[in-house]
Amino acid sequence: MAEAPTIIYTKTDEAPALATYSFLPIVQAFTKHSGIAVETRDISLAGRIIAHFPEVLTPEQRIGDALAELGALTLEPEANIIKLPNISASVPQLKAAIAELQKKGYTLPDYPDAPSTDAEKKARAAYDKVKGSAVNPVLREGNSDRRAPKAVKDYARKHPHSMGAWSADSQTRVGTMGRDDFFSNEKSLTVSAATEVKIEFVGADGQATVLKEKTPLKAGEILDATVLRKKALVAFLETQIAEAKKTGVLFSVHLKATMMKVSDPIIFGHVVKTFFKDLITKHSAVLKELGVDFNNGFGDLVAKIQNLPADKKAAIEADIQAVYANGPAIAMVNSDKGITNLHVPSDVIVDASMPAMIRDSGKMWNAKGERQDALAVIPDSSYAGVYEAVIEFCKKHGAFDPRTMGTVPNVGLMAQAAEEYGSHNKTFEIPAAGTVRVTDASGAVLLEHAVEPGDIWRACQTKDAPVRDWVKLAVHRARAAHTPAVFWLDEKRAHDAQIIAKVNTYLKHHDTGGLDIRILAPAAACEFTLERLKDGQDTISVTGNVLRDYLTDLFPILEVGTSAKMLSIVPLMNGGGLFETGAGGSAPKHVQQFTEENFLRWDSLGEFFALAASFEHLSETFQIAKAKVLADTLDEANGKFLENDKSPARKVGAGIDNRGSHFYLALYWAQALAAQTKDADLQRLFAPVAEKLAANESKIVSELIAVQGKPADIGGYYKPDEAKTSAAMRPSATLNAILAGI
Ligand SMILES: NC(=O)C1=CN([C@@H]2O[C@H](COP(=O)(O)OP(=O)(O)OC[C@H]3O[C@@H](n4cnc5c(N)ncnc54)[C@H](OP(=O)(O)O)[C@@H]3O)[C@@H](O)[C@H]2O)C=CC1
Ligand SMILES: O=C(O)CCC(=O)C(=O)O
Ligand SMILES: [Mg+2]
Repeated sequence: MAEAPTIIYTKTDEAPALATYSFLPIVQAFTKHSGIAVETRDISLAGRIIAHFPEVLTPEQRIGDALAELGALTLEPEANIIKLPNISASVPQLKAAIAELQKKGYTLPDYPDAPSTDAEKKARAAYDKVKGSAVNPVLREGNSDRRAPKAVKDYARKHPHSMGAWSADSQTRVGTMGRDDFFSNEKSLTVSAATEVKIEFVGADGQATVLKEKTPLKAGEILDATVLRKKALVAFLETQIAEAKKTGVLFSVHLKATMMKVSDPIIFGHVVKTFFKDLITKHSAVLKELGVDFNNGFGDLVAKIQNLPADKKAAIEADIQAVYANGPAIAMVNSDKGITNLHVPSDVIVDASMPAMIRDSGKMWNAKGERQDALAVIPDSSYAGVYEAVIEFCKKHGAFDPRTMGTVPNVGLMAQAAEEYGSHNKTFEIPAAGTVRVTDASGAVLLEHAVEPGDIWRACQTKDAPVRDWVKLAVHRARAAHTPAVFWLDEKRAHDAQIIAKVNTYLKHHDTGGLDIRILAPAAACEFTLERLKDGQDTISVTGNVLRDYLTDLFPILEVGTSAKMLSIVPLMNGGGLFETGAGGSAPKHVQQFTEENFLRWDSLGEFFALAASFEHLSETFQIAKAKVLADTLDEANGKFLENDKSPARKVGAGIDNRGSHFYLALYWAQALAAQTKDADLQRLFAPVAEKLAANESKIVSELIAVQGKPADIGGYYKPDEAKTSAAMRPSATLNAILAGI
């Protein structure tokens, strides 16, 4: 056990990191007399980059590898980590972060696109560890329990967020391959004893090349392999682009290039290359010379042609306009700036993008800045059917009504890099025709696929202990919430069939008497859940890792307007607690709004709930009564916060922003501490604090609002300046003085 009970509050990126500058001083002031330490660890993108290059940095610049440290901590029973969302960097983001750090005097190597020297290869390997979803998989030593707290549901029922109406003649739909994709080519098995497998590519000439030398498997581990065919993908994309044009809807593509950091950028690249095929063919020599990599999005071309001689650049730009004129209209990320859905692989991320579209009448933004029906292309068909089901449901029944709809909590299999989300080190773009095979220690072939050049082959692992734990968590949640639980598993899918066998076995380890537990294939599970949802009934979704991710944005966004308000708990398998905040991301748009008009619309409710759960857990782990009091009073404050509707406004001029919301949380928390009688010290300590906060309410709020409306300088994006950001995020001298006095 650690010396003192400690909560680790992670320092991350973008909007949640900005919010931390304002909220953490409040938390530290409120806990400092309770014997509870609240420490930070920097797992921001910039921090992770810096941690990987000690040898090129000055001693003052160096920082330790906080992510590795926290990864190790998750295995300890005393772990108590509050994990805010962080950037999962695409290559363009990674390069931008490196450039910013270099400007700030960090002599980091450039990101090598095509590493050839040893030094470049080493730098690339280090950067690859930082790229994509590099944080969550390291910390997730447990499965996921995400749900909307009752107070949040009550709030949404009383103050429903706006929901775009759906009409039966909406042209919006999902396009998916359905064949020759990861779903249809999957093979899966469970190993009975521990072994070690090798992944090899065998060329047409019989020559074997090792793709991955060693992958240890534990007894009972599930191993699957599958392949998505490039030829079929490109043919599919061509028909989708033609379809979008023919039916007059926006062409859009929805992938997870961050979490699926090897496969999905390649797929994204094919979408870009297919959409701009004529342009690319015509200018192939120049583009090759410029080193344009379409896996980094169409934006890579836009950036790289900037340095061309004016006439050459203009010729390419004219041809770009020709593609836009001749092709289907394309969904925009920012129509004012001309940024399309195909510019950056991390701009449109399926878990958030599809629900946002569904909440908005099934429409996306076109180049004129108007909303329009869209063809949502989700190439692999493993999970596309879920969105299809929701869209069809909305066409038939209209939009959901937040005032009356039920709720869909999720119990997600996630621990130990389960399933697809752990596959990036076993994913390969195949160079030539041949076979990919997986052999065990004895040389026996476990799985194999015939492959062609450009095919994307991958293997996934799912360990047994996480599956057991997940089934236990599902039964526990179904019992605690008196709610039916549906395992979203498809017996016709190879991997799911293996999981279903385990689920059936492990369910027998528990008392399931009186519980309604079912197993349904995803689309059917979705329809079952949607029917109930519409009628105000709750249904727990028990899913694998990908659907965990997708559904915990989808249902919260429909039910309560945003996944920011979710309680997101990861009971670590060794007894610790990881408390993720919300279920969404780092909201890059919010930072832009903040620097332009000093207004942060980030809602920290997810942090508030995570903190209460963290105190609760701390009180149980260390048997500290004060932690329990802090948890209960914070819960109360959270309730009052919702009741009084103190979340940030969305727009400048409309009221308090994130900082104002933190003030109100502090006020209600202090009042609850002053009112409770379980701990006399805390009561004495907080009675005057509550009084001062209440007495200065209008002064503090006006100080916080006064700064709004002008640009804010935080001295950086990926590594903002500490002093500047702190000053920007704590503009109320009155509030600061009261906190300092605690
Ligand atoms: N756990 C993690 O670490 C996660 C990290 N990410 C990362 O975040 C980045 C951005 O991802 P993206 O897919 O755009 O998703 P985000 O969730 O960051 O953003 C989508 C939209 O959701 C809304 N939103 C999200 N959180 C909040 C909040 N707390 N308060 C108010 N609104 C909120 C905002 O919409 P609006 O204001 O328009 O209503 C926002 O523009 C990527 O790097 C991604 O990998 C994504 C998911 C989880
Ligand atoms: O780690 C990431 O990149 C995103 C995680 C995510 O979207 C989620 O867990 O909901
Ligand atoms: Mg997600």
